[in-house]
Amino acid sequence: PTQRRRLPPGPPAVPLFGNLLWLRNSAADVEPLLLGLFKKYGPIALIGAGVALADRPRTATSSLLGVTDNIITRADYGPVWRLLRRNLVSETLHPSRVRLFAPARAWVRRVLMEKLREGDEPDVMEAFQYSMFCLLVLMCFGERLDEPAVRAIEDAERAWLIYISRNLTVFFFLPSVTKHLFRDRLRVAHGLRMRQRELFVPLIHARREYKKRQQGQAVPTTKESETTFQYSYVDTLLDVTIPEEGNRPLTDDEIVALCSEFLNAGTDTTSTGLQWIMAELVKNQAVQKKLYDEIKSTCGDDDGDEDVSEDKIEAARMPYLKAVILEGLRKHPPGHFVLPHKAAQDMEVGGYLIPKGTTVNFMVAEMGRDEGTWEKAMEFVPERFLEEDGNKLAAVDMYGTKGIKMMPFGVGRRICAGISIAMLHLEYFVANMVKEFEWKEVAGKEVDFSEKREFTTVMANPLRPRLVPRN
Ligand code: HEM
Repeated sequence: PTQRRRLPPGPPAVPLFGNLLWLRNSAADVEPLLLGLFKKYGPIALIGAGVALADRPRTATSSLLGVTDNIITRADYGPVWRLLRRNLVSETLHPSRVRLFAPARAWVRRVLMEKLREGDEPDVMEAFQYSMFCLLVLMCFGERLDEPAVRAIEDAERAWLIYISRNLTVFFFLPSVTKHLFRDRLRVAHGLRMRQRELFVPLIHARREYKKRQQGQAVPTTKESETTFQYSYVDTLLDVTIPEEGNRPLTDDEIVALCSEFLNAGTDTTSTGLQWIMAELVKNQAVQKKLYDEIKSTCGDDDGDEDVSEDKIEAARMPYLKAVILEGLRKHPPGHFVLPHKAAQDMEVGGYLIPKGTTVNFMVAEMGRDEGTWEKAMEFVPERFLEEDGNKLAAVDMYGTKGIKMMPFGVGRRICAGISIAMLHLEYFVANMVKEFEWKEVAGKEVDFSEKREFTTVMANPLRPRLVPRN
């Protein structure tokens, strides 16, 4: 019967066409092609497939570069993935742990505000990216590093990401041949990986020593500085052992790869989200005013404390803030696709056969902008997420359990592992930036919603607003 089921609609010879396209172009060029297919052949929806779609496709690049697949984003659905994901979600990103990082967020808020005060029309995207790196580096390594050290890590991560997304897709196609043809690319990529190792391994070792001291072991002590945090992601990774492999601990290479994943997953996504949301607030002054009114009424007009503290941004107290963030993620999801999924077995969706091993993706941006689902989809209307009386957040299902209208974080077993902290970061920094400044459009530098695909989909013409301090 399998043979008789139809493959999903699409042009003939897509696999080869796809491969040739990867060979010639970078991943960024493929989106218009997929969008064309989507419009012509309708949504090839793959919802509710559960476990069958929880694997990730393998590419030759990890083995060619000698990097591990033992990271959350790349591991197949199985015990190692479960172990690493549970470690991140319940050891580092559990609400009780997230609370411990509140002083880190307050510090980064100050760093961000300082950057935003530089110059008349600051490069806000640059400020967002740097601030998110400060925060994630601190959470990852438990150390408040100075600007040059954070910049070095940021540069190394960006160089690696940009290089692999632009130059390594050639190895998807006949790797045994292309690895010879494109030797130089492998050499450069290897060098970039070594640079990450060089930066991360000393920080990981420092943490190992710190933990030993904490546990009271006799190791020569240096004075603990004020910049050292009592908790970090690396601490949890140092405790992980893999039962399937004789309870061995993670290797330094695996920890480096997991740290790199942590930094990449949580920085660009969030700073891109911040940029789109602030651009909408610049363009839609009435929304900005309404949000500022909510902030004022929650924090009080003459609140000496200039910070919108975290207990104030709960949905019950600031529903409009949450609605603004959701509307931003609907209209401008930082990733227009999820990470690639793989069909673990032949499956049938909507009468079509998806053969085992097929790479499957989802049109995240298209879903959020679908005129059939969303009224005035291309307008920025946070009110659509509020109940009729406008005072309460309507039930919003980001996990896709009751149907999927938008999925900026994906859905199902591979849903973003950082969804709750990502929402907290967006809410906390947007609220504080609106409390601190009035965000205004500058003549000649009007907000332009054109998109450009980098690691995430960013503004082709970065936001350059004028920031007027509120007090
Ligand atoms: C606005 C910010 C963020 C957005 C829009 C976002 C979005 C996504 C998306 C679309 C996926 C892929 C889901 C799939 O393949 O089906 C993903 C996966 C993931 N995200 Fe996020 N993310 C954000 C922030 C974060 C943060 C802050 C962290 C951690 C610190 C994080 C950690 C992860 C991890 C580990 C995965 C892989 C999950 C797996 O394969 O099991 N993300 N994210």
